[in-house]
Amino acid sequence: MYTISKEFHFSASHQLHGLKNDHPCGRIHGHNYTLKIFLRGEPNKDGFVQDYNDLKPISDWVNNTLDHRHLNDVFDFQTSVENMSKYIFDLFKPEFPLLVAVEMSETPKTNCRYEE
Ligand SMILES: Nc1nc2c(c(=O)[nH]1)N=C([C@H](O)[C@H](O)COP(=O)(O)OP(=O)(O)OP(=O)(O)O)CN2
Ligand SMILES: [Zn+2]
Repeated sequence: MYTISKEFHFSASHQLHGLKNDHPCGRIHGHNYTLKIFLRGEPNKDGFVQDYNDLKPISDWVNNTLDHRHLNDVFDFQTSVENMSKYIFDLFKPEFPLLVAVEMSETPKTNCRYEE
């Protein structure tokens, strides 16, 4: 069994609500986000678990919906990487049944992985 992955990058601003008053993330700020998609399966006759090129709809969605946006305007929930990675998993699982996990990073030092 194989697990393949592809990364997508976007820049966006956001503001977290409900944090203690002096929490820096309560202010509007931005990140260069990394989104990583994981697919698991056996290779087909072409030797691919899934052609990376098939993931263009995810790339298009990231570029059109998330890149250079204020994420609080995009999502109607707290824009933590936990909440967004699950949302993205649930959004693309029907189109990509081999999808097994979604990871999101706000900075090179932090990472969140959502899997079923
Ligand atoms: N579990 C989570 N914790 C935090 C999230 C999150 O989505 N999930 N998000 C934030 C903020 O978005 C914040 O911008 C990122 O926090 P942090 O890594 O602490 O930011 P810094 O780069 O400033 O950290 P340094 O340690 O100063 O480099 C907060 N927490
Ligand atoms: Zn943040």
